[in-house]
Amino acid sequence: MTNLTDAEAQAALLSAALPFMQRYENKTVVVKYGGHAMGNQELGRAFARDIALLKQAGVNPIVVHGGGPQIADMLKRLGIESRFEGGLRVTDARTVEIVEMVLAGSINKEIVALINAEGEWAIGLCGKDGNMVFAERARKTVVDPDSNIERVLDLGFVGEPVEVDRTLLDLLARSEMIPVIAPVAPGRDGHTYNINADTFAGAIAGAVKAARLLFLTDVPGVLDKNGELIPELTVAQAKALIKDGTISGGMIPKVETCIQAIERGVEGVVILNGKTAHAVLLEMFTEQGAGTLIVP
Ligand SMILES: Nc1ncnc2c1ncn2[C@@H]1O[C@H](COP(=O)(O)OP(=O)(O)O)[C@@H](O)[C@H]1O
Ligand SMILES: CC(=O)N[C@@H](CCC(=O)OP(=O)(O)O)C(=O)O
Repeated sequence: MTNLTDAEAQAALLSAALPFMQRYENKTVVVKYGGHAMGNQELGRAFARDIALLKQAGVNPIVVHGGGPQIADMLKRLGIESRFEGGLRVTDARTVEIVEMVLAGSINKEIVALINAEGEWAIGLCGKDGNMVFAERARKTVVDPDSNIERVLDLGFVGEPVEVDRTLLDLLARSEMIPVIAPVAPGRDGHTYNINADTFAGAIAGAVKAARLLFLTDVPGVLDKNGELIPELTVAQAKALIKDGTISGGMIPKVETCIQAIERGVEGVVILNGKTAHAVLLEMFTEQGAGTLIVP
């Protein structure tokens, strides 16, 4: 057997990936990069390389990032307790300041720097920039399992994206720039709101009618009752798995966001393991893909 040189191996890989690259040429792909998927520096670099390669392959990537664990670390350093209700961080006036600093400040700029180190031009934004997203105070309720009484949650400055203006994103799509967006947005009431990053990514993907929305998380995708990966699900099948309890915890809002995004015109949503190096390229440019694809 002859040994391939690096250049020959790269050429072989490129020719195998070519039909997939053509499928997504000039299409928008929104990638939600979760705080748990951020892992170590090596994984961060692999993620940045994947985003840079998407752009070089003619795809229009938009990164929306989270940073839940990183916010928790900073709050702990400042002696502020993290509290969640219904999977959302209870966000008082002091907490929203820290959330904005961590998300739109340190994490956003770290991702921008990683992508730029791969030779691309990333630009760090949040919902405030270019009047991209406006939020309203989230109105969530939970049903107490013991009394069956519905209770309105007081989440403070937690927002729901209610208006998305794609002007700035359309402008960037025609440029060399890759938008990297933190899930923080203003309200028409003048306050700043903390938005769950999955919800925010779904709203952005819906507004730009993305060809794909990828959720990078810490599990291989949606798993069945035996813990096996489900490669593909329709919206109806996904709803049934929530109903029968196979999908639980943090996976419920994620899958619900996927369903909503599809209903808003996103062609397909994939939940995949961000802790696998180059998960984005594996999903986009290989026959078998990676993770769970949810389709209409
Ligand atoms: N059927 C399921 N398949 C995969 N994960 C599931 C399932 N049901 C519940 N989960 C849980 O959902 C978690 C992912 O949601 P979450 O922790 O909110 O992700 P992230 O922090 O990346 O947004 C998994 O780590 C897993 O514990
Ligand atoms: C309202 C709310 O809960 N906002 C989230 C925003 C960050 C996020 O969603 O980050 P991950 O994707 O890493 O979980 C928070 O404060 O943690």
